[in-house]
Formats: sequence, C-alpha cells, structure tokens
Amino acid sequence: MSSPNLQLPLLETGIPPALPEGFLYIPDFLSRQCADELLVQLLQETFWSQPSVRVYGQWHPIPRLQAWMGDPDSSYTYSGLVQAPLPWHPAVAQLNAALNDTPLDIGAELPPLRFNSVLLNCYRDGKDTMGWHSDDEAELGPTPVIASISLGEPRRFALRRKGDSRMAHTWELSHGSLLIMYGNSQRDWQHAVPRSARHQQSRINLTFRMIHPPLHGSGQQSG
Ligand SMILES: O=C(O)CCC(=O)C(=O)O
Ligand SMILES: [Fe+2]
Repeated sequence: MSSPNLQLPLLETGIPPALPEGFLYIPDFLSRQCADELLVQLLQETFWSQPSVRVYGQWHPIPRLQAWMGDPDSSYTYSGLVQAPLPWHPAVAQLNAALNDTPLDIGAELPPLRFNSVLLNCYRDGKDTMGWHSDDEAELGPTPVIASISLGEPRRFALRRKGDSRMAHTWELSHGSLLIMYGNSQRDWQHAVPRSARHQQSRINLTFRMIHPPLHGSGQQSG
C-alpha cells in the first residue's frame, strides 16, 4: 500500500502536542485516497457487533461497534469472554503488511511492527466513545507495541497518567493517521476517546496488536 502525503487542512487541534515517551503520531501515514477507500470498504464489509461487558456486576452494551480480526491462534480474553478472531479482511491484511514494512527511525528502541491481530472500533457518531483504559492485558506482553490507524471523522484522543485523573494531552487523530504506542505507554498512561456532541460522522479505528499465547489474560476495559 503506497503512502504519499495526505493534504488535509489542519484541524482545530490538528497540530499534535509534544507527546510523552512511548507515543509516536504520524498524521499522514495513508494517502487520502487509500484512507477514503478503506473507510468505505470497512464500514460496509466488516462483521460489526456490539458486545456487552460487565461493569460492577451489570451488563452493558459497549458504546460503539467492534470486530476482532487475526490469525486463528490469536484469540483474546476480553471482560472474561474468550473472543475468537474473524479472518483477516484482505484490505486489513494488506494494511498489516504495510505496517510490517514501515521503517521507523525515531531514535527509540522500537521493535519491528509485527502483529497477529487487530481490534476494529466503529464510532458511529460523537455519542460513541471509548472509556479510559490501558491496553495492558497479560497476553500483550509487558511492553506492547500497538499501531492505531484512524479513518473517517477525526476524534479527540486523550491521555492521562495512571493514578492522576487530570487529562494531560489531547489532540485529534486525523483520517489516515497512525499512532504508535510502545515502551511503557500502557504501564504509565491511560487513553480514551471522549464523547463529543459536535461529531456526527463515523470513524473507524484499528489497533494492531501482537497477542502472545498462552491466552489466560483477564482484559478489562471500561467501555
Ligand atoms: O479509537 C481509538 O483511537 C482508540 C482505540 C483503543 O484505545 C483501543 O482499541 O484499545
Ligand atoms: Fe486502547
């Protein structure tokens, strides 16, 4: 997949802040055309579902749509349920291959981008959200590398330090952007996609992950 520059206008918060160690943001990872095509294709062709998760003893449907894709051995425990992955959508497999081939020279100790699964989230509009969490489940290993690709309406992404309820960083993840979380990002930080009244369009986010068997994690996400 080629990735010439995206020429998107700078959005209100389009200039990302200086990010803490463990976060790398590349706004123009995909070309505009590639991002447009992927968005339409994945909105239509993904087997989206809206699972329920248990929060303080009560079951609630998650506030967005979701799908897991990956190699057959990459099942994942999510809020106590073992999730078997869907097979790779060809376009998502191609994106994974493109990530594998992406050279990242950021002067940090970043292992190669190798992933065996991807979690897709579809935010139908600004009412769909992702609550504060870290992707720190045991099967992701102690210092997971997660590659997050955003398509569609830019939504605000927020970071806060674990143990501190104040938001420390927030910026919009643009159409076709790539955010890499690595190192101690999941140990030290939580992230979220807050609800937003002014967003009306759909957004898809793909988080590529490497899931290491044995698969005995107890992943909990706060919706
Ligand atoms: O939608 C996003 O940008 C974040 C998704 C996320 O945090 C996750 O899938 O764990
Ligand atoms: Fe996450």
